[in-house]
Amino acid sequence: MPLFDRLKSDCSADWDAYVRHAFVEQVGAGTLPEAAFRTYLVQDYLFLIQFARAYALAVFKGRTLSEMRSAHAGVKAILDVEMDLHVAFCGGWNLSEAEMEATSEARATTAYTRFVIDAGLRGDLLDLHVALSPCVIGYAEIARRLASETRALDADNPYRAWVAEYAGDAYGEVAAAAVDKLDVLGAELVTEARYPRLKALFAQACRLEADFWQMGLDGA
Ligand SMILES: Cc1ncc(CO)c(N)n1
Repeated sequence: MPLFDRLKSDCSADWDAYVRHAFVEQVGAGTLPEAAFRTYLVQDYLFLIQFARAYALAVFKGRTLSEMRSAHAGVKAILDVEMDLHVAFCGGWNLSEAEMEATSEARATTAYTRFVIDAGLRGDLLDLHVALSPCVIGYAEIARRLASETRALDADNPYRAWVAEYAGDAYGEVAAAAVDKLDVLGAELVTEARYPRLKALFAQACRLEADFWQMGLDGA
C-alpha cells in the first residue's frame, strides 16, 4: 500500500479527530464564532512563518536538485500565496501584518511547529515529509469535503474565502504533490523496522493539528 494511505489508515482515529474536528464542522456551517476564527487565523499566520522554516529544511535535506526545487516551491507557496489569505482576512478586521507578527505564539502553535522542525532536524527527508504531511494533505481533504458536503461556499458563510482557497485547484495540486512525494520516498526508504517510528510521527502531527483547532475554539 502507498505510504500515505497506509499511515492514514493505521492512524484513522487521530486523522478523523483532526479532519472532523468541531472547529471544521462549524466553519462549514458558518456558525463558528468570529473570535474563534480570528484567534485561529492570527495563530495560523505565526504557524506559517515557522512552517516555512520547516519546508526550508526540506530544501536543505533534499538529495537532488529536483528535490531541492520542489521543496523551494513549497516555501514559496507558503510565503507568497497562503499568507496572503491571512493578510486579507486580518485586513478586514483592521489588524495589520505587523500586529499579527508581534502576537505571541499560543502553546499549540509552538508545540506543533517545533515538533515538525525537530522531526526534520533529527531525521532525514522522509521523517520530515511524514511530519509535514497531515498539514498540507489534511487541509485539502477538509476543504474539499466542506465545499461538496456543506454550505461552506454559500454567499452568507463568513468563512467561504478560507474554504475556497484550500478547496481550490492550486492548493489541491500542492497536496497531491505531497502525497506523491511521500509515496515515492516511502517506496524507496520504508522498512518494516522503520515504519512504527514514521507512524508515531504521523499520529502525533494529527493530534497537534486537532489541538490547533481546539486552541481556536478555546479563543472564543
Ligand atoms: C495548522 C495548519 N495546518 C495546516 C495548514 C495548511 O497549510 C495550515 N495553514 N495551518
